[in-house]
Amino acid sequence: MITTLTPNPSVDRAIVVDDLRRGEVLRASSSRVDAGGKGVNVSRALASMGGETVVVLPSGGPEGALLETLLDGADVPRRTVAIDGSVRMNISVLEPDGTTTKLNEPGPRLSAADADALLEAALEGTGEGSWVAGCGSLPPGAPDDLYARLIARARERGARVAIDSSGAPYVAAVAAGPTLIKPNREELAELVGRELDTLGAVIDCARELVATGIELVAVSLGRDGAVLVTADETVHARAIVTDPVSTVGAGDCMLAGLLFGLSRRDTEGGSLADALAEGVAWGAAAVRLPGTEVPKPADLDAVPVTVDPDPDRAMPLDD
Ligand SMILES: Nc1ncnc2c1ncn2[C@@H]1O[C@H](COP(=O)(O)OP(=O)(O)O)[C@@H](O)[C@H]1O
Ligand SMILES: O=P(O)(O)OC[C@H]1O[C@](O)(COP(=O)(O)O)[C@@H](O)[C@@H]1O
Repeated sequence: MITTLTPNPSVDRAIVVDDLRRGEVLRASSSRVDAGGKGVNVSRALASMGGETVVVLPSGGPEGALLETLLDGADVPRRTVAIDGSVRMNISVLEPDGTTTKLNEPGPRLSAADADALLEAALEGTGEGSWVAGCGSLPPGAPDDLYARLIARARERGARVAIDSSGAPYVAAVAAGPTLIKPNREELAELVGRELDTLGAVIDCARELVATGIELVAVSLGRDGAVLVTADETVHARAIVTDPVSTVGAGDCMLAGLLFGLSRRDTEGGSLADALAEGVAWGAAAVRLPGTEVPKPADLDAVPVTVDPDPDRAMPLDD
């Protein structure tokens, strides 16, 4: 079972325009709405692929009701904490060349009781061998140590914790020693406070974090795929996508595929490279879909993944 916690979920509206120009009236050629928020997307991808998952989230207001309707429509099991404020709406503006501009709202204020209730709901049913994934930004009012507390409490139960966040909550979570983190390159650079221009620099940095006690450091690298570093192994995988449509949620789908692959490894065996390849395949498939749509099993066929552990290459990698 993979439980995801999204303290700051969203309704994602993706708007397609020919050319984004500031200060002008632009006519959209199309738009769509998806359930959003990083853990919500991880659970949506898992549910779409037949994985066992439950999403934990706060919900309130008209956007909260819409979010719950969207989750019901996708058969994603959920545990919600009712809040006074309204779930946020995040906007992505997509241009034909694949450029994506994201406008993320801060989200509704959470009380201390809301944050505690989310934590309890995320821990419900977790135990030896299960995964809990704490994902995304924290809304106003949520304490910066929310994910760090999740890690400590889950560890007492023998559960494994994956974290994908940003800013101060991410720093606090990393210091608390989660089982797995999945920063993208910019988030990793922010965590360690230096530029990361080559695959080798990313890998060195991931190894430093592994040395602090994080078992698995997965770094997503956009079109350059992803690396997965443990104390004993370093693997790199990527899939070439020639027709990207929307990168929104690709990192979440990549994390979902990786957790799916790692869980399958628990029961059926297999290599870390297989688990990473699963993640990269899900991420690459997501990029070929509109808005924050998550892939289905049939979408994976179109994106062959290569495993290529060559640390000395500059990024972006040559094709
Ligand atoms: N342009 C692309 N071509 C192929 N795969 C991509 C592309 N962009 C993203 N991906 C896939 O999605 C994953 C996550 O993308 P990334 O942009 O690194 O994450 P995030 O959304 O967290 O910033 C990558 O590891 C890769 O598998
Ligand atoms: O919690 P944050 O960091 O504001 O991000 C939330 C947004 O990120 C998403 O999970 C998409 O992820 P990416 O931005 O990594 O593509 C959206 O569904 C959501 O609107």
